[in-house]
Amino acid sequence: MFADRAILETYAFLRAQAASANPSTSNVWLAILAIAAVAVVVDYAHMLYLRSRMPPGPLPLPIVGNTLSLPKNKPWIHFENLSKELGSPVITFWIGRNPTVWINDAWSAHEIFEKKAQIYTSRPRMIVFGELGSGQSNLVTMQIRNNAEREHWRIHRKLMHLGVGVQSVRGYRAIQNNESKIVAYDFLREPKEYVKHLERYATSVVSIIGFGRRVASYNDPIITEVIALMQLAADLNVPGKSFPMLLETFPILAKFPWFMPWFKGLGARRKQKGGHYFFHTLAEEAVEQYDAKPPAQQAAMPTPYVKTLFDSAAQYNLPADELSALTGNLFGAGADTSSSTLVTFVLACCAFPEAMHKAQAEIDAVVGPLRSPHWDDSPSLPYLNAFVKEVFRWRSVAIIGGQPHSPTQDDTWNGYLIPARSWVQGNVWAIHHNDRDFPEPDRFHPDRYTEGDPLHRPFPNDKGYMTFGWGRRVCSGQALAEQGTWITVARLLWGFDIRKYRDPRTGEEEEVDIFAFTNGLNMRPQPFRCQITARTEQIRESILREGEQALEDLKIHDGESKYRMSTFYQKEKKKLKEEPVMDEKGNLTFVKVEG
Ligand code: HEM
Repeated sequence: MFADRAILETYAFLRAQAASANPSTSNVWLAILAIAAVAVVVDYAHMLYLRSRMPPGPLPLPIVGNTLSLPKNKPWIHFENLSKELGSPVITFWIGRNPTVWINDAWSAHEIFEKKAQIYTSRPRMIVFGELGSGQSNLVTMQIRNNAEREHWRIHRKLMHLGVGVQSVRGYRAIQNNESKIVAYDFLREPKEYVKHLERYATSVVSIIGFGRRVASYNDPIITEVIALMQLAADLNVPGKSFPMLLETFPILAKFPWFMPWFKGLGARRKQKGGHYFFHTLAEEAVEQYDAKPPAQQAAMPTPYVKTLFDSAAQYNLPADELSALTGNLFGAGADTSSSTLVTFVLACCAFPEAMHKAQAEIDAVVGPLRSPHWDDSPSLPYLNAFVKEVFRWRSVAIIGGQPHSPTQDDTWNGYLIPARSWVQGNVWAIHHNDRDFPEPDRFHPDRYTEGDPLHRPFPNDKGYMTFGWGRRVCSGQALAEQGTWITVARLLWGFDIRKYRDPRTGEEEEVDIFAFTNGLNMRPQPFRCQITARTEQIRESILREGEQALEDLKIHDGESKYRMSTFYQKEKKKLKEEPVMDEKGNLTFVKVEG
């Protein structure tokens, strides 16, 4: 980067000055100022030149770019508005000296990310989320700058698909079905804690798939710790004025000691590096537990993903940190996203009861009260299918499409330059909120997916939404998430009336705010109260019966882990007086802790 070089040159110049004529201090300072000024002018000229060739955007200032105009919260709305003002679906916004391209409509996203998927497979260089986090050892942040990196990424993608790809997920239907029966059972017993039940469900599903162990209680720390960690990561990764963003502009700052002010707020994130070792230890424990099971029990459950991975490790030469990242991703990418989507569904039911009632009438006619819906009912439930699509569209959890993509070569869109290695981000908020493609976008209206409906519009893909990203980087867990969301939404609509909270003394309903969402790049509704009650006595009995049977069926996955993320390090350190480190090949070893 030009400014990095300028800083180093300035430093070298000063050393030379000091070593030679021993000039007065003021001369040295003057020289520094002069060089710095020249560096800034040249750098700014370069910014303006790039700006003249890139998609339209507000005028950047030297060094800080457009950062100062970023709102404190929800920058995706700001980008949506800018795109409308500038009359261009694709815009450039300078975060510091980093030109980021924001795609604000489905058709441009399709044209860029899908039609040119081959050159948009990489991630950009990301300091905070990538290099200071998991970088090239994690699929989510992996860059592709050469053939070796492409092959490395391809292996990770393949391994992820072994676990949760389209071919594998049918095998997880029984798990999702039973776990969602437990959600209904829990909603009956403790409706107030609906968010916790949904978090438990999502975490348990990925835990069984990944580690062969179910998460039976919402008090299990794996839930609270993983979800809290993901929410922190999601907050840090939102473009903003915060100090960490400075690191993206001046990567050299990342080389300074951790107490420097620009690392403020990254403390917990730094510890997350330890997440590697935690998930690796958890994985080893899971493989041991699985190997100890009698063969009949092993045959009755899907092979835990960690077992498959450990068996493939030698073939693919997978070091410990990469194994950890692959297993940790199930929790990291799969738990918060899936549960947040279901919390959004609950909010939609409260705010748009007419859609809920219409879906319930359809389910009643097909399924009846004596059993809950199953995927096999899906062809007879077109409105429910549209309802689930609308849940994904209306308030998509990965609101800026997860991580940015980055072209591996210079590209053009409508004659504008998108330079190689730049950040290109799909603004899913704006894409799903565009009233040309989704008239009355804030209205939860499943019928918009039905041809002939006045709000139906064409869309560039068959699904009708872009919630899971694009091209070759599209979410690896999409099939699993869609399958699980469908069964849970279907069962909860069949079983419950989900209404706005009504004060028992005054009888007044509490309004819900369909715009009150969290600020992270994985968003979910702000906490709200609601009333969840079984629809009929017959249905209540069916929920109880199915729930008890599901608990029985899931017993095979019951198990305990002795590890907790929050205490893992203290305990391991105290016990072993050793600390985990990676060797040059990326293998995990333990070294003695000094003192
Ligand atoms: C409702 C649930 C989910 C949503 C909305 C979602 C959304 C996304 C999005 C938008 C991306 C970025 C795509 C892109 O760069 O174009 C992504 C990536 C990813 N997701 Fe998901 N996701 C969900 C659930 C899951 C689950 C259940 C898993 C795994 C069990 C998972 C694993 C991943 C992985 C590994 C990536 C990185 C892929 C790569 O960079 O090549 N996700 N997800």
